[in-house]
Amino acid sequence: INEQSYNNLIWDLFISYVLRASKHQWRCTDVVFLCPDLTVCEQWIRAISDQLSILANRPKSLLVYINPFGGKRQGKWIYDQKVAPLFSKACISTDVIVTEQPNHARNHLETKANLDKYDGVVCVGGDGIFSEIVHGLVTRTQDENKVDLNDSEAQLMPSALRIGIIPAGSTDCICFSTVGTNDPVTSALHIIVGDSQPMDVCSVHHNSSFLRFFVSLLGYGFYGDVLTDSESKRWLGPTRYDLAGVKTFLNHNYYEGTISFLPAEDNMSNPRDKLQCRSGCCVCQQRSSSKARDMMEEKKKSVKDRREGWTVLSGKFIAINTACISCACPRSPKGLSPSAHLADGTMDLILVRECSRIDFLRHLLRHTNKDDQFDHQFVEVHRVKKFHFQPCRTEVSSLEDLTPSRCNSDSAHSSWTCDGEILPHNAIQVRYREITLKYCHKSNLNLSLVLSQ
Ligand SMILES: Nc1ncnc2c1ncn2[C@@H]1O[C@H](COP(=O)(O)OP(=O)(O)OP(=O)(O)O)[C@@H](O)[C@H]1O
Repeated sequence: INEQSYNNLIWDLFISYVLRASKHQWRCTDVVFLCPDLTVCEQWIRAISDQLSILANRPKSLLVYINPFGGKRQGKWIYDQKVAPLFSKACISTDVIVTEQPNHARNHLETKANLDKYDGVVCVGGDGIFSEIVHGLVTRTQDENKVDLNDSEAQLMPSALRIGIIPAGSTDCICFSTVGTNDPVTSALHIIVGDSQPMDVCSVHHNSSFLRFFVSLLGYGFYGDVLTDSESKRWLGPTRYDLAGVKTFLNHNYYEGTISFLPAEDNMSNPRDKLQCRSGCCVCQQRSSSKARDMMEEKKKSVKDRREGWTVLSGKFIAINTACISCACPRSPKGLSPSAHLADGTMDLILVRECSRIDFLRHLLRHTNKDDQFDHQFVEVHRVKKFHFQPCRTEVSSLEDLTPSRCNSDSAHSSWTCDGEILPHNAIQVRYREITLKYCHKSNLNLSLVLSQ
């Protein structure tokens, strides 16, 4: 309340609220109510505060990690100038940690952070720092519940905390794919109003060792080579991806390998149905309601799966990509797999076989326009629950265990990029895990009060 103007006869009540702007962006704006009577004005405030206090989803306390080296190195400035004032307006208390080296946030979450104090964890940066937060939180929760991460069949325990991203990275693929924009103010407002969107997590193992989780892209061949090359040019900022992309394209490498995969049984959706996953998506909702049933069936089937339902493909591939979400970003607004779902328990496995440079260029260009990037003879896409990869041709004796019996040691190998990190092994086993992250983004509100004062 501002007691002012008109000889103290009028009381101003400022209310800030969230307004939908264009292109999926949200803005905070103020409205002023004038009231001639202080008692009435105080009644308004009580009524508004009572309404706000029953919104249990709104966070009151957040742990914030800022990566000062992500993207154009503006994470700290973006947080201080654009986000902190909004959190403070919304009466959210924050503990802020500016990371000092890679894995600082992950290690802190895994070992030191007192998580009972917080309603959520927010990272300011790109997909890499988000991945650190996911690993920190998921690993901590499994440690506390004595779940062995090396056991790919173990039931993972969900973390109670929500995760949010304030985009300040180079590609911001996770933020863009979920919110439709990489705008820090929009993301801050989604966090403030307590939005929550479930998100699938997949795991990667090498034999019986856990390697990493991933929530967006796992890529071998083209994207693995682009990422490996771009890491040595990090000082260039986001431009490093363009240079590494051109170089990798000109090299035009392809790699031998064998993939076996277990297709998703659900026939409600497929990667080419042109549906876009939005908040309240019926495919994801149907999935979450049948999740308990699926988990029972999954347990019963795990032995049977080893023999049935697997498909095996061998050959030379320019790219093998697995998208957990659409992987849209400002450079590719549709993403690698435009119809991938956020929380349907599946991944889209995209195989780009050996083809000419010009054909591959045509395929790449389709990520930036409206044409169907899967409509090429050398591209195939499968919606899967699990897959295994062996980086050479294999004689198929068992569909699940791809034992290399005819592996040419001269054949070239790429590396897997897993949410932006390079994996140390090429022979991997990948599967969807039955936990969902509570991710702070969803776009189904028209207007929401942020605070009253
Ligand atoms: N203080 C730090 N110094 C150096 N590297 C850091 C620091 N904090 C975090 N990192 C690492 O920086 C890497 C990149 O971070 P981030 O993903 O935030 O930015 P980006 O790579 O530019 O964006 P994107 O992943 O969206 O392309 C991550 O792997 C993270 O572990």
